[in-house]
Amino acid sequence: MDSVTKRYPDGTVAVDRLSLDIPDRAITVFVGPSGCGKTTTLRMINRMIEPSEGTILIDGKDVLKEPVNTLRRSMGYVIQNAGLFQHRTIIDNIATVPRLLGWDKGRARDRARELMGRVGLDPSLAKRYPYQLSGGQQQRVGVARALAADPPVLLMDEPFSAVDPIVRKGLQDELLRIQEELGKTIVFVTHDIDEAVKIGTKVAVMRTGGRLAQFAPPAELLTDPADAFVEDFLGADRGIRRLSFFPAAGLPLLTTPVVAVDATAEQIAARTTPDVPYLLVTGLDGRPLGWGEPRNLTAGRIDPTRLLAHGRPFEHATDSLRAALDCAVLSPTGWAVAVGADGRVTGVVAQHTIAEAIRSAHAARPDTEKAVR
Ligand SMILES: Nc1ncnc2c1ncn2[C@@H]1O[C@H](COP(=O)(O)OP(=O)(O)OP(=O)(O)O)[C@@H](O)[C@H]1O
Repeated sequence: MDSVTKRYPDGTVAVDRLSLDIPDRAITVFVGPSGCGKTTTLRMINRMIEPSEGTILIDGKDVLKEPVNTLRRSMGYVIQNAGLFQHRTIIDNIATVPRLLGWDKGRARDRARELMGRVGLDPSLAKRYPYQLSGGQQQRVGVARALAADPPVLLMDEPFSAVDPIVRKGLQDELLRIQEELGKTIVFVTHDIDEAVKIGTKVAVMRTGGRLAQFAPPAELLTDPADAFVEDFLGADRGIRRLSFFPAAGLPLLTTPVVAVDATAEQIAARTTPDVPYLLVTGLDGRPLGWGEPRNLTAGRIDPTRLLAHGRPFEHATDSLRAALDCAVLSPTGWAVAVGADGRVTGVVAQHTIAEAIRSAHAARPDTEKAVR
């Protein structure tokens, strides 16, 4: 987008000389307060709204010189509440664009079924009507419909705003998975900065008046907000959220203060060290049961119901420093429990060790463009 402006007939400047390069095969998120011009920007890309000034090039081609129909068919479009055709079944909703492109019914429906699988919809829902689906399921249908003709570009306008936080997280994870599999160029509008930081490869923060405040990868946004407006928009816990971009894998784990539920008196004694007041007890399957003071543990038959809760463990290899810190903060002992992918304990780490890792992380720049999820 090169110096793109949209002035509505009443004189409102919705977008003001916006210039930015939207990366290919990545997710670019537009975020900002209500009325800052996000939707107008998105709709200028597929010319549902015509720009007043400036140029928008896709792969070097000026969108204003493309026939509108060709342009729109090369872009999937997803909106809040999915915007499904209420009188059509789910499968026919998804098959809409392929049918418009002249595919025969069988082929279009086969494609629709394949996409239902891709977006995590059970095939048994194919013959239902939109009103017979939950909000989250309808939103998945909206994504499947937008993907049906395999467009290289996907435009998404607050697609997940109308669903509850848990469903929303599921939809976000699904979108990231689809993006990894299909490599679409996605432009995504939201007013939720957490959503932007989670799914964006790059995030464009806009301010009222349709001006671009900052355009950067999420980690950079959290590290170096361009000005007070961006800093304010990012919210109070910017430092904590930035920890999502640093892996927990570098944390040194202690394996000594860990005993199995059937530990002998000798084992308990051998694993008790002066610097760790508690022992983590695991089941015979290696999963964590809870913390206990060594003198309260009955050798040979530790009672799991008398242990202190261990809190939610973090996965050492894949989680972030933020997850490890959260775990330590919520742990009654101040120690976080690390597990492997199989849920078995790999060690424990003290809050102060995590604090040291955080200090060095803040001194370094985040080297990942994506949050460690
Ligand atoms: N057809 C129109 N005529 C005049 N002004 C308009 C028109 N459509 C939008 N606007 C104005 O343009 C500005 C940008 O609107 P836009 O819908 O792009 O914002 P937004 O950032 O997407 O907002 P929201 O988060 O509330 O959806 C707003 O001030 C809005 O009132």
